[in-house]
Amino acid sequence: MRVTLVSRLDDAEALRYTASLGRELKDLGHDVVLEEGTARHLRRNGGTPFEEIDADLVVVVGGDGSVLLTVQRMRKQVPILGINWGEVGFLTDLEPGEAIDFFASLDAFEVEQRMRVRLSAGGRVLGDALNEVLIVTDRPAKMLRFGVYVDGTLSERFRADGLLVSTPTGSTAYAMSAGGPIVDPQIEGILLVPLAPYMLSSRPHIISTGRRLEITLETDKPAHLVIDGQTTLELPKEATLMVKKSDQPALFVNTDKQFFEKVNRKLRNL
Ligand SMILES: NC(=O)c1ccc[n+]([C@@H]2O[C@H](COP(=O)([O-])OP(=O)(O)OC[C@H]3O[C@@H](n4cnc5c(N)ncnc54)[C@H](O)[C@@H]3O)[C@@H](O)[C@H]2O)c1
Ligand SMILES: Nc1ncnc2c1ncn2[C@@H]1O[C@H](COP(=O)(O)OP(=O)(O)OP(=O)(O)O)[C@@H](O)[C@H]1O
Repeated sequence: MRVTLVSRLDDAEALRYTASLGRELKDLGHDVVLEEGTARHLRRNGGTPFEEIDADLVVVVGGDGSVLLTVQRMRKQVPILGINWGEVGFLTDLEPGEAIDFFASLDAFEVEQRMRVRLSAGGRVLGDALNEVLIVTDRPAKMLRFGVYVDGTLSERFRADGLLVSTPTGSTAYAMSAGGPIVDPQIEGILLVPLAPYMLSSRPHIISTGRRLEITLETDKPAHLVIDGQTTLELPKEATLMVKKSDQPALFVNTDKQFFEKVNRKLRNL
């Protein structure tokens, strides 16, 4: 199997572990390549940039940020297996001690698709998010005004610090902290969670991916859009954003770990 290894770069132990995992995978007969930054930090030549990864499997040694970064920067989605070297590692399925046994008994694997949400403005794609897109004010303590249109009909208009446009995968992340529901990743929908809405009756919404969803930014105050906490873009004033399901879902190796077991184990005592 062709395996690309990605390590978080800010942790020497994670890098050392990644190097030793690479040796073990080679001993098992796999063809192993390092991601460019990982190779550079390990003083090796010939790493592959994220954008050019083309493998059967990408193994990420890091936390959720490392998985989100890898998904975001790969041009072609390749199945990911995360090995938890982070604080929470909700998107990682194996602990470092489990990895070698897992690979030793691995010949084929099932792939689980996770929907991503795609935002565009004026016909231009702004990006795909596995967790969420955050639309947020640039000026703390100044509110933005939003309109939400579903199939062309105004659903609500409100003022808030920002708005999270989240996937079911992202429902356990920022959207959870902002009061959104935990959404089963088998459900295909787009979760809208306002940040500190200035309204007595505001509630998070889940909109079917089959509908046409538009968000208008009805203010000329400066605002930014943040994709999965990794990429920040300046938003044009009074922008209209089209929100839809991306045609490029993220792919994860199915390790038989149960989503709701993980919710109970990892998210109750943060
Ligand atoms: N108040 C908040 O809860 C808050 C604030 C900013 C960013 N975030 C989240 O952080 C993500 C970026 O991750 P990072 O590690 O680069 O940032 P980070 O280092 O600021 O950590 C954010 C925390 O969110 C957790 N997290 C990320 N995705 C998750 C998921 N799908 N399910 C459960 N927990 C998850 C991470 O494990 C981490 O502990 C963003 O996509 C956003 O969802 C959350
Ligand atoms: N190969 C890489 N190249 C560049 N940056 C990376 C790479 N891997 C990770 N990063 C960045 O390094 C940081 C590592 O944090 P990561 O989220 O993996 O750990 P954590 O915050 O401790 O874990 P968790 O998010 O699970 O709580 C992230 O900001 C991520 O974007």
